[in-house]
Amino acid sequence: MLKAGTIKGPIKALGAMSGTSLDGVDAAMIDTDGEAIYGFGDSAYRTYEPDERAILRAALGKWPGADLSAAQEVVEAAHIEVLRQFERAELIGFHGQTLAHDPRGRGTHQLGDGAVLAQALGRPVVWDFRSSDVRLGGEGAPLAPFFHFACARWIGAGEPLAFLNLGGVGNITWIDPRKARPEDEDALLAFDTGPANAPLNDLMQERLGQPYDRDGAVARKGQVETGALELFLDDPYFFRMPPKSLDRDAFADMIDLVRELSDADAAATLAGMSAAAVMRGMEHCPSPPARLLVTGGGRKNPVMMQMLRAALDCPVIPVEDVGLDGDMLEAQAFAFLAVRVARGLPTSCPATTGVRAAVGGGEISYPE
Ligand SMILES: Nc1ncnc2c1ncn2[C@@H]1O[C@H](COP(=O)(O)OP(=O)(O)OP(=O)(O)O)[C@@H](O)[C@H]1O
Ligand SMILES: CC(=O)N[C@H]1[C@@H]2OC[C@@H](O2)[C@@H](O)[C@@H]1O[C@H](C)C(=O)O
Repeated sequence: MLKAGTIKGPIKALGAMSGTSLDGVDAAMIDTDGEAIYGFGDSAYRTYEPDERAILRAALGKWPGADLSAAQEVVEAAHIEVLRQFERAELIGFHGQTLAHDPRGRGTHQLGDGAVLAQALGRPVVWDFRSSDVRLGGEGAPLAPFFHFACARWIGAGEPLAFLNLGGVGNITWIDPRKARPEDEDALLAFDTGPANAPLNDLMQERLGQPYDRDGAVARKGQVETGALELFLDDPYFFRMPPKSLDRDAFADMIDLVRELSDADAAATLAGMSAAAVMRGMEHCPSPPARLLVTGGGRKNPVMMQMLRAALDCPVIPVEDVGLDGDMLEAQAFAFLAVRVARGLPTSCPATTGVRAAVGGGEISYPE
């Protein structure tokens, strides 16, 4: 069995992510030493069934101490089911399900016990990636940036570029790939841009009983209501300097701004708000990125992508165009970060989470 501190070269790491959209668990393998990517491996997805999703939804916003046993059982069982099939994995990175995130109140909570997974899967599991960053004064998020830096090297980027993840929440990573290490000064800048798909999903569920606006079918028939958009952009979050991060439901009230609009106009306006939040975020980049590589489910919404292209000066392209997998990038990120933790390397730094100094988050549990 692999032991932390004994990793000499690339290993086969497995990562799992259960994102803020509560749609399911992504799992992916990657060959890495935690610094460079040597290759990508198999991946799998395990959707949450409607009854499981309802249990998770009811647990959102809760902190340890609340009765979360049913939700914890759902998260752990779904992960064990999907991760079990990866027989060649040597180390597992387990993000867990974020239930609550309030770093300024100095707390973040990802549900799921890595020790339970280690025992069930017979492999060391790295987990609780965010707590130590928050304890040391950081935002605890986003954490994918150190992996984005390795991706920029993997694709051979020679000038600054940016990754944009459009999940429930949006987050951006600006990268200078000419720097040696992600923790080096001016190598990275990262932060959550604002809401991405979560408000649009909530609107679709509330009005049409659908989980999301598939291919932007509803939004494409509507018009952005500029008054609502301006009110949204007045939110103090957009005036805060990065690094900064968001809870999934931090902008839950924005749905009130579109309450009087038709379904199509409301959907178009919420998509427009997500794109405008990215535009505001781009203004913080240290230099204009040569391209914006988009990952996460929002890249499949042509309306959101079109709005981004209209708002930004640089090419906006899905990560598939550079050979990456936008459905699995976050799972791969936590595989990569797990190896960093096992090697004692940092996983965040002042420019990614605002933590005081570069820090390695994460706890390692071994099977008994
Ligand atoms: N074909 C599609 N058309 C429109 N939207 C889509 C499509 N496919 C996925 N999405 C959107 O992407 C969302 C899922 O994105 P993703 O899996 O990146 O989120 P997540 O990982 O749960 O979130 P986060 O990154 O915030 O943790 C869906 O809930 C939906 O809103
Ligand atoms: C607290 C938390 O789970 N945050 C997530 C969420 O989803 C997107 C955005 O908000 C980002 O900050 C983060 O996830 C990605 C994977 C990250 O840590 O980079």
